[in-house]
Amino acid sequence: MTHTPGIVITGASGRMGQMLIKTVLDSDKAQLVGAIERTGHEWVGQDVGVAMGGAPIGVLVSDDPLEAFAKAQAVIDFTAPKATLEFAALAAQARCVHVIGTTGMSDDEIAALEPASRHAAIVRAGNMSLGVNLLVQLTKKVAAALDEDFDIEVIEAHHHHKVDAPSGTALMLGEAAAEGRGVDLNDVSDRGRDGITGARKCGDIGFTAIRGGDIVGEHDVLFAAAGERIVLRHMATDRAIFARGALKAALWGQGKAPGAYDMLDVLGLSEG
Ligand SMILES: NC(=O)c1ccc[n+]([C@@H]2O[C@H](COP(=O)([O-])OP(=O)(O)OC[C@H]3O[C@@H](n4cnc5c(N)ncnc54)[C@H](O)[C@@H]3O)[C@@H](O)[C@H]2O)c1
Ligand SMILES: O=C(O)C1=N[C@H](C(=O)O)CCC1
Repeated sequence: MTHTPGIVITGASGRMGQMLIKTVLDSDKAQLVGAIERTGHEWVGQDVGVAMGGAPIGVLVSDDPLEAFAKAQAVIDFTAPKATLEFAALAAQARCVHVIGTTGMSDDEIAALEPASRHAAIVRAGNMSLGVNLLVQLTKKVAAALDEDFDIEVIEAHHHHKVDAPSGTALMLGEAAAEGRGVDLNDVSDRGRDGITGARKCGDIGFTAIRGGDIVGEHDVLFAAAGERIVLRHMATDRAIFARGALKAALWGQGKAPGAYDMLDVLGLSEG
């Protein structure tokens, strides 16, 4: 008999929460065993299928994560940094694989995940799509091949509801470019130009964030030199790509040793 892992989706009513619920329900490799929302949210207590405008599926939306996690093998979490930190401790307690798609986490918040990763596998990535994770590796390679005559700029565009900038993906791409160049992103990152900024500093990696309408997510890595430009581009047109990646991560994590992993591990794209 094959074991089908039980999955809990946090932030059930969110843009990604609903996409993740559909993805798990459509899969024959996993089963939805829980859906979590904030205390006081109108979905709490409702059948999640009905809350999403469809037929009942027998899973009630709850505001008690520990009770839900105790019945599951994985938690897929696309919520907000504070909530994700709380869920990490509870998922570790329940020995669930914790797949984190939440972006906008500070360095301190990311470091605070470490105790949980000693008890359970955590897979965290600012972008769970295959295309972006390939672009990360391409960015690293191109940056390694070019010298500082090529200015590197990361340009991203997202819908007008997005609350964090630069996007998690833009930061992954900036990290990859910095790694390719053999520098620390913290030393060369140029964010939020405004006013008399002075000329561009050689070696900097710049970030620009566009917000508008219903843009799902677009990322360019621009390498600009005298007389030529290279642009590496990813365009997401459907949030399903992130949900499919997250479910893949939840399944990949089953039986893995406790620790901190990313989508490069899941997709087998890690080098060395
Ligand atoms: N890694 C990726 O591939 C990827 C892809 C898309 C979005 N994201 C990220 O996922 C996050 C969510 O994006 P979204 O567009 O779905 O946002 P959203 O605002 O539509 O959804 C967030 C949901 O989380 C819920 N939530 C917040 N705090 C909670 C708590 N304490 N307990 C339970 N639920 C809580 C909210 O009520 C809301 O339903 C963002 O950080 C976004 O950047 C990541
Ligand atoms: O819609 C969002 O929010 C997205 N967030 C991720 C990011 O910050 O890069 C991935 C793309 C969509």
